[in-house]
Amino acid sequence: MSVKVGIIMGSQSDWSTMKEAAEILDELGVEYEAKIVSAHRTPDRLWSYGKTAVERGLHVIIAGAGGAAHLPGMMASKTRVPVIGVPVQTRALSGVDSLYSIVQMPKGFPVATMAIGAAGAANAGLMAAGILAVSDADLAKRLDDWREKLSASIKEEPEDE
Ligand SMILES: Nc1c(C(=O)O)ncn1[C@@H]1O[C@H](COP(=O)(O)O)[C@@H](O)[C@H]1O
Repeated sequence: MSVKVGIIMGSQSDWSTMKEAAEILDELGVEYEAKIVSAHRTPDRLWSYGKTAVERGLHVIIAGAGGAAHLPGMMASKTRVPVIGVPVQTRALSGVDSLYSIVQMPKGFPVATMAIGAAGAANAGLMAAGILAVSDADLAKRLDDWREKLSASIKEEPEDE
């Protein structure tokens, strides 16, 4: 069976953020591939990744990038496979630059944009799993269990730290 989730990122330096998505998918038993693909630095790689995404069996693409984060939007323009965008936190502008670059897509080519940074990457993994769970009852059960476990771990009252 082909891998259904692609995690792509603009640079090696994004991996520390994007591996939060990978770890969630590992926990949920969802296979994925992880690749460095940059609209700016490797445009041909972006083009062929987008062009072959459907035929390779990808169902969802998680795309993380920082700064002038054109990768998620460019990928969404090249394939109809749903793209979940993760704005990577930057030093210069704290990731607001990444967020604004990803979120304001023109009508017709959507990117499902997550929060800035690690929480956004983890949520991208959960969102991808939720999309696949629509047609995978075993995964749906694992995702429900994961969510219940998280809820159960939240204390009712705060404690001094
Ligand atoms: N935003 C993009 C794209 C793109 O959108 O195609 N390619 C690389 N980058 C970003 O440049 C930042 C700095 O990269 P380096 O750390 O390699 O200098 C990374 O956060 C990457 O996502």
